[in-house]
Amino acid sequence: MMLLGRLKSQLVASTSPWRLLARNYKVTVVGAGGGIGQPLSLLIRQNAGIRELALHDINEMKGIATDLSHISKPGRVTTFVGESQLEAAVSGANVVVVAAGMPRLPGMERDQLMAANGGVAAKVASAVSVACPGTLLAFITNPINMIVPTAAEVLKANGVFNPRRLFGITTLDVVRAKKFIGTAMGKDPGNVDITVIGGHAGITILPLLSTCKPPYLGEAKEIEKLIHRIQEAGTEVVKAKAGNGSATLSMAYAGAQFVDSLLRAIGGQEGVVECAFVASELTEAPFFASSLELGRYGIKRYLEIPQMNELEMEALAKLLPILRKNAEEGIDFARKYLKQLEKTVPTALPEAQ
Ligand SMILES: NC(=O)c1ccc[n+]([C@@H]2O[C@H](COP(=O)([O-])OP(=O)(O)OC[C@H]3O[C@@H](n4cnc5c(N)ncnc54)[C@H](O)[C@@H]3O)[C@@H](O)[C@H]2O)c1
Ligand SMILES: O=C(O)C[C@H](O)C(=O)O
Repeated sequence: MMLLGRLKSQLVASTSPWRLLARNYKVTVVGAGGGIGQPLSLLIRQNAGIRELALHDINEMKGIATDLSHISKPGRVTTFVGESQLEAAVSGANVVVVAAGMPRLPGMERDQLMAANGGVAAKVASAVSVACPGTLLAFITNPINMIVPTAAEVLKANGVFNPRRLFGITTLDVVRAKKFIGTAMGKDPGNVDITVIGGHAGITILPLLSTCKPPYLGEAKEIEKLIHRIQEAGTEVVKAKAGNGSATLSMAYAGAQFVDSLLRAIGGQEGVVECAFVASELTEAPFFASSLELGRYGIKRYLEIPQMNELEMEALAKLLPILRKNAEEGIDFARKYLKQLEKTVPTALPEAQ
């Protein structure tokens, strides 16, 4: 009887529409040779539904690709090196996840990475515009609060911007919130349900502890401490790594979870919800992290911000002007980048001699 039951459930699982669809994806990791890129690629490789895992970096990727290709999972691993191969890397991808760019050093704020990383985001957005405008494009690269507006502006300039397909990955803030709150409550972090809204830097990260399930019943001082720890957790890692970069392994874990959610939603699974930083009309900030229901074509539904307490409403009011300013800076960066491109690309061919 038990065997029959198991066979039946296996048959149902293997013939459900989601299982049939979920076997043919291409995922591209840009920055795949980095501290995040390598473990992220390893975790994404676990997904049996991937037909091609494309690894892109400015450095040679052959060794890493050969290594990953020996894992006993279906699908192939391909490599692409340098800007000239970026379009080929993203071409045909269902999901492009970007972990390319500089990490923080102790004493730095994320904003200070814009000068180094803004161009990376703009280049990826340009390549996606040309080679794969329908892909789901998800950035890990910091500063998220500016990088996503930059990418959006480049996609807009190329006439292919779809707000439902562009994401800044803030999953690590949720992962951390679950872990710290779960530990404080003596509960399995996996069973903690918490929404983190806003952005991805300092006080723009707003975990809504009042909406936590199961409820967190700590005193006001404990709540304040927990919120502060979640907001400063990135800096905690940067300090602990003492000059050797920022979070890589926990970010790879969080990034792989987000990519997996995107793929499950593309495959038709209902009710897939993740927090992410996206173009949004929920608040006065043009880009905002909130809970999103994912679907076949990206964001299916923007979930309402849950009912907040007074302290959370005050915190939200404080972070919105920062996000608006960050968005302006990101857009401004993109406009300057595009202007520079116009100058370097000849508008007319030189006349024949
Ligand atoms: N969103 C988040 O929650 C979160 C968490 C952790 C780190 N980050 C950010 O992720 C980024 C990467 O961090 P890391 O620790 O992996 O850095 P890293 O220096 O270890 O790796 C970066 C990789 O990007 C590659 N690269 C650089 N420019 C490139 C380009 N133009 N095209 C393709 N590849 C390029 C590098 O060669 C390197 O392999 C940083 O900006 C960091 O701040 C974000
Ligand atoms: O803190 C950083 O610079 C990296 C990342 O944004 C993080 O939150 O760990």
